[in-house]
Amino acid sequence: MTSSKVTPLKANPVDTRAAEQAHTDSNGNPRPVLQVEGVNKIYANGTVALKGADLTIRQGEFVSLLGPSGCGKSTLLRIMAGLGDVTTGTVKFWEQGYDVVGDKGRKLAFVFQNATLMPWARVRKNVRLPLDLEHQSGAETERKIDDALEMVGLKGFDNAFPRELSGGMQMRASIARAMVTEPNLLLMDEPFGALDEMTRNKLNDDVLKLWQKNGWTIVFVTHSVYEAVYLSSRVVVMAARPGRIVDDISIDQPFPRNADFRVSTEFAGYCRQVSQALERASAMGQPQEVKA
Ligand SMILES: Nc1ncnc2c1ncn2[C@@H]1O[C@H](COP(=O)(O)OP(=O)(O)OP(=O)(O)O)[C@@H](O)[C@H]1O
Repeated sequence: MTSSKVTPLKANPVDTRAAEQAHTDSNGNPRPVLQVEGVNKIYANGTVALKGADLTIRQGEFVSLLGPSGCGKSTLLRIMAGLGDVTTGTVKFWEQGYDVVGDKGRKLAFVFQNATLMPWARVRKNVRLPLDLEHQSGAETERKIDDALEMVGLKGFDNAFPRELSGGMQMRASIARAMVTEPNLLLMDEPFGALDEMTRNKLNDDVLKLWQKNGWTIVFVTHSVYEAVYLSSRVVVMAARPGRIVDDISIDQPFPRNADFRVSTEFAGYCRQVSQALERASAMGQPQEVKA
């Protein structure tokens, strides 16, 4: 990825924390937000979910994790969120330990495969949940909720219950719930997998717009080659048994992307390249034949 495509976070020069988080390292590269170094994850039943995973995610990147079922995408994403322990290896957040997460400019949010909304609560109450957990209230809190609902296109649906929303709208509410925390890093675990293609394409466009507008860094798990290529500045391909990273492909095309990109020869070329990488990765994960 070229640095020209990265939307750096805006720092206030008098804020020393922000200055310390400044956008580029001494080589002019956007600074790492996440560094996964030599991570192995073995579950209690002996499954080697990750073997020797090394991955650096830099500020402003949109990185997709793609790979066959069981290759460890969700395990890696959960470890990146601090939701799962590593067996060995290290994970750095903003070049430091997990304890910096939550500081100014270092907030992360997780969007799950399902919208995971509280069915008995109205949309506004669902979106408010993370702020309630932080005991936030008042006009500023209401403004954050209004902004998030507006940004995901759910203005006017405050009082609806989740069951009254389509699947796409439920995912929008889930994204709004992540947004009210004003994250810098968004981890998304196959959020649109259950949606029809039209809704998925629309949400892809909306997430890309929000990513650019807010200067987020996004790590996005998907099974779809097309979705990965459309959205990402980089596609990381994984193989199974054991789960590992086997390819890292830059999608060297400008943002914003739109319907024209979906039908371009460049898009088709990247889809072919990523599909071939996925085929190789899938072949690596096949159980070995037992020789007589
Ligand atoms: N809690 C667990 N205990 C034991 N094994 C687990 C656990 N969670 C995941 N696994 C195993 O670890 C491997 C990686 O799982 P993971 O869910 O990370 O893969 P994935 O690439 O996200 O799969 P999918 O695309 O199907 O969601 C799989 O073999 C899975 O069965």
